[in-house]
Amino acid sequence: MTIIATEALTKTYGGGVTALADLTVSVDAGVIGLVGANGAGKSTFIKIMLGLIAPSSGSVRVFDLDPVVQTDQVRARVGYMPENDCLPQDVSAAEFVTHLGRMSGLPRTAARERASEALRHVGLYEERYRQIGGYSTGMKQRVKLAQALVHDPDLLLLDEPTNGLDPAGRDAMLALIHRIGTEFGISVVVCSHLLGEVERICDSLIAIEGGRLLRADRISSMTEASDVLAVEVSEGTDELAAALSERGMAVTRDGRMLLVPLDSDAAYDQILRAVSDLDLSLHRLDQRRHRVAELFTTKETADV
Ligand SMILES: Nc1ncnc2c1ncn2[C@@H]1O[C@H](COP(=O)(O)OP(=O)(O)OP(=O)(O)O)[C@@H](O)[C@H]1O
Repeated sequence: MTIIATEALTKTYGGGVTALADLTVSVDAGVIGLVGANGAGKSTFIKIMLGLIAPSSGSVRVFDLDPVVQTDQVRARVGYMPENDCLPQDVSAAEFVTHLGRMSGLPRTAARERASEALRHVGLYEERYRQIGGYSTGMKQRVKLAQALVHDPDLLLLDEPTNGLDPAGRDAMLALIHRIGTEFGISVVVCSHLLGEVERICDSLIAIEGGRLLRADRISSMTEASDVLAVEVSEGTDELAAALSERGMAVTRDGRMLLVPLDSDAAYDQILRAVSDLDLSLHRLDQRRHRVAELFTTKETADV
């Protein structure tokens, strides 16, 4: 089921900054990573989906609704966790999340019950009556997540949910997001400049760079087998490279590995014969898989 669809979506801010350019994408339900370097246009995309800002041109539909004109209907079905710290310090998590439940239209008792439930889901049930000002960064991020869940949305838009967390806190937050996406049947868009972390928990990715779409696809399609064979022997890598070149193969070296184009079925046999002729011990011979990081030209996003 398509939950988000855009057509030539473009956003130019005052001052001439084009944050999104001609973005056409169709997103199915699931846990979706929205990845790109800082400034790629991720927050802008999220804000447009929520109807907080309007596109300059092109269109977007969320659950087949137009956020520009059907803003309330979209927000009733979407929960939003903003990137920045925006929590009041001197109220408890229970009060704050209940208040936001009320703001989204829930009656008083239902809002209180839903707030308790949302805080339980994020692991803050025991601490819910403490003032938010005394919470750790990880707990504050969880309060932001709980308020996004309070009105029982069908889609969560999470803007950099692991910001400011240490590695253990990041892992816990990612596990929680994955659980929400898989066990609660809520679709989740996780926005991050760290490819490595979203890649672990998402079914599909939307990769953007400089406001333009690089690729939107299932992760399994992005990492499918390439037409390159990777060969590794325990010793004799140079001799094997020379022997394969002599057989007319275009060998390149990547550390201890030799990479050989898989241009015919005979390539496997030729490599095995060369290894055996040289009496080497073969560690590895397999088809290399593409890496999602290959999509990006910016090191910041691809490396992490
Ligand atoms: N209100 C605004 N006015 C002018 N330019 C803006 C505004 N908001 C964002 N931009 C610019 O638009 C571009 C995209 O910004 P956006 O915040 O959408 O990117 P991002 O991928 O979410 O990055 P980050 O993770 O750093 O927030 C950037 O060049 C940014 O400086």
